[in-house]
Amino acid sequence: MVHRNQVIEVKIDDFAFGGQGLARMKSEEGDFILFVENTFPGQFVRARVDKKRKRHAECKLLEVLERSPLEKALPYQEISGAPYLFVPIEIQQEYKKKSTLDVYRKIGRIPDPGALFDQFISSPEVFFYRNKMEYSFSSIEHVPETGEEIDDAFALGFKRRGTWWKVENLNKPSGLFDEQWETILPEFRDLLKSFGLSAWHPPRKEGFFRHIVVRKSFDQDQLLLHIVTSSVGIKKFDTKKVVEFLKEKLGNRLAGIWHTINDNVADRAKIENGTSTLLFGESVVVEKMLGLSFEISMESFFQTNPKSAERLYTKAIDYVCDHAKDGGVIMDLFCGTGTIGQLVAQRVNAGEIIGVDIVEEAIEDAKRNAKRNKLEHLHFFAADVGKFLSLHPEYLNRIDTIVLDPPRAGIAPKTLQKVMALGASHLVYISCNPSTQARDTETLEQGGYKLTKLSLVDQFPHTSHIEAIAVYEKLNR
Ligand SMILES: C[S@@+](CC[C@H](N)C(=O)[O-])C[C@H]1O[C@@H](n2cnc3c(N)ncnc32)[C@H](O)[C@@H]1O
Repeated sequence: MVHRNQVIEVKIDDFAFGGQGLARMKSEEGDFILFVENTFPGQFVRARVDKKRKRHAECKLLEVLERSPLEKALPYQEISGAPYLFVPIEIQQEYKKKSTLDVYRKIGRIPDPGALFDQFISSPEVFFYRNKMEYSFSSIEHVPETGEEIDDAFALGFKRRGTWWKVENLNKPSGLFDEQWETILPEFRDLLKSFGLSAWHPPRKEGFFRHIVVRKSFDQDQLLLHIVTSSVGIKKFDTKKVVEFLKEKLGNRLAGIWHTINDNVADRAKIENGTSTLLFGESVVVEKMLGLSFEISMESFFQTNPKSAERLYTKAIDYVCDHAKDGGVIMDLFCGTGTIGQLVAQRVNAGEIIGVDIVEEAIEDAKRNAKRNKLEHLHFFAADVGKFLSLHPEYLNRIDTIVLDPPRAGIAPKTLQKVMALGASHLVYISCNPSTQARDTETLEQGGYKLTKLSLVDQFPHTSHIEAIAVYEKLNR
């Protein structure tokens, strides 16, 4: 029917979980299904077959040839990270809800997830909601309008969909991150280009300009920039001009500028692997969330849509409060910078709140933030959750509620067994990947934890992502 690497043109006629459009091809043995990532019903697309199975194939989107009648024009530039930008938000949400509940039915083996469904929570801001954006430089430019590839270019923007070497210039705001900054970005690109230093060449692993990462505090309405370069030709990098330009364009909105030199040729030039100098202003920005303030350094995890995260956290904390007892012990596992534990501490008179995360810097931030917010009875530990639980048997059967907020991969099977062995009466499990949460749900149900409530949060409008908050109750305690 189709073979691997074949390029096909198909009409998308349905939607499957994870932002995959679905096209059906008729054959004598019945329908053959093509899943095309990042597509939407009604689109006519060109795609490449990536994996071929007996009755279906998984395909990578190459190009949208015709827009869906559901899509509406907007004055923003489409980027590969936001494939549903032009689909009205209500339609995106309707598809996300339906396809996500299907995941709990199929993977989690919950016969009727709709019956447990509590709330679909929308993001308060549909556009310009992100507080962090990373832009790449490349000397290989892809021009979306013509499909042309230009070598020896100076491109600054986002990677071309499905490639790691080509960058599409960002010429107008993406609709996702700060509008003022993205409006001046083309002019900033011209300034950097004028220094006569090259943009990074990903296949050759050489060049000067590598990435720009920008953090935003909505509370301060300020931006913290981070420019990552190599050291080759550094004398020509006129940092004074960079500072002058950004000060003039952004005024008081400019919180600070960092410059990191990283000569490591690995594709992702990490900020923490290089030598960083503060060129101007403050080293961090401070964000407020539900009345608490959080200092955000460049590399610690912090929710990317803070206004929507307030709604997510409020819901999760409501669930914790439904069952918390005065003086009880609450665990915040995979706690990051300790936001959830601190918000719980504000509302619950807990005897002890324990936060655990594997990233030491995040735990340092958590401790500092708890102090800044004058919160007591909070204890943070930098450790792997599984190892922490093995080393602390004293918590067995002493816990009311455990909050879990693991990364996309979900909870490792052995760690999940240790979590269940703690014997908490309730689990509040936040997930940025309902597929792994549904998988863990099956294990939890087998281990005596019943899924009782489920809410979805549309943290990332225009993308296929969705966050879920699930509550589990221990049976027969
Ligand atoms: C989705 S984030 C949680 C964020 C946090 N709850 C918040 O609201 O800011 C997942 C966290 O899991 C941590 N993590 C990943 N694997 C871990 C492990 N094995 N043990 C402990 N923490 C882990 C990461 O460092 C990250 O901070």
